[in-house]
Amino acid sequence: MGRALVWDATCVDSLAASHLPSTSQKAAAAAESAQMLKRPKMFLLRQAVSNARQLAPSVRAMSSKGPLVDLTVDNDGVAIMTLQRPPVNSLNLDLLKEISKSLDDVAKNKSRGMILTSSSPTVFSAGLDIMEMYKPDMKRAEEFWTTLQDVWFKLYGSSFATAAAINGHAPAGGCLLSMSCEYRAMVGGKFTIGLNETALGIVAPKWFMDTMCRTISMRQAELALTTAKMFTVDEALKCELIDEIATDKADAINKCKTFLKKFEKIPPLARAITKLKMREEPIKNLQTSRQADVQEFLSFLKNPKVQQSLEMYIQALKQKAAK
Ligand SMILES: CCCCC/C=C\C/C=C\C/C=C/C(=O)SCCNC(=O)CCNC(=O)[C@H](O)C(C)(C)COP(=O)(O)OP(=O)(O)OC[C@H]1O[C@@H](n2cnc3c(N)ncnc32)[C@H](O)[C@@H]1OP(=O)(O)O
Repeated sequence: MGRALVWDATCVDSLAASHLPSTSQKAAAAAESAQMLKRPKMFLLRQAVSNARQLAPSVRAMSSKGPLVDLTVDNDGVAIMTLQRPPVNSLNLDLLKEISKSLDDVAKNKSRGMILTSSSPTVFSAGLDIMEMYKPDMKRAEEFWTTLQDVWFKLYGSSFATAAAINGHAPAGGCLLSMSCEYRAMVGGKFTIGLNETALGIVAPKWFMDTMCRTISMRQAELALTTAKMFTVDEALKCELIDEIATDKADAINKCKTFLKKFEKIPPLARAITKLKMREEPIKNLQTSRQADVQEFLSFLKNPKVQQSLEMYIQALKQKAAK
């Protein structure tokens, strides 16, 4: 049986004025940037082909059990991705790699949607593992940041529907993961959520900020980012950082399932393209500035003042934990 092929070739003029700054820094930079810019287009094309093949998705059994991420599909065809890196699901390179792979698995499986949650009873995710940033090996730090970018591209730009069942604290990178989903149900109680980077003496990258500005109002986001605000669950609901308060994890998952059910009668291609178009701008922005973003992160880590702030923050965390 023959298969249709679609060719989409791009020839870049690496000496064009717009490419010169990057080409002079790095070989093949112009080609890399062209490739990045083509990704949203190719994504839509892949989606269109995949949906044309099967309008009624058949959900394959999927159960991937890495040590750090548990991925299962329930009877309704919803993938449940559970982060399980004790004690606080801090996002180190290994956990990010597993999340990235699990997101690929969900995409391949054509699940009805995905719910992101945690195996900890009190922490959804403590955000980036600070030890990856403190006195880092630069090669590893580069891989760490690139993998974090990959995870964000795959989660924020996923064609499948996503929801977060936030069953505990969600600072910084934990908040980012949940905001990258389309819907958030958070367990009520003493938990907090927010982008608190400035409290650590670091600056949330632009794409973290963009993700927040597309979740809560620009005014609230600016105040929250500059003051390192950690929202209580009630405050988070009030400013729409979360969509619902749940009584416990099971309730949070049920609320996420109810959200995902809304898409049962919506043609999947129309839904996916609409989502991607709504999210296109921040995705394109990071695609075009991806290398610069990595370099900015690495130079940030080399800054002695940043290292000093991280050291003090780690000491404070350890003192608190020891009490
Ligand atoms: C313009 C230029 C831009 C370029 C970009 C440059 C820089 C930006 C870079 C990065 C952005 C950063 C994003 C982040 O995500 S930074 C991480 C922020 N996270 C936090 O601040 C959370 C800190 N943790 C807590 O507040 C609490 O632990 C908790 C999550 C509320 C849970 O509290 P609980 O009481 O349950 O646990 P403990 O506090 O006792 O912690 C147990 C244990 O875990 C260690 N730990 C906690 N959090 C982290 C972490 N994020 N990374 C590593 N380790 C962590 C803690 O120290 C304890 O360890 P111990 O060995 O003492 O048991």
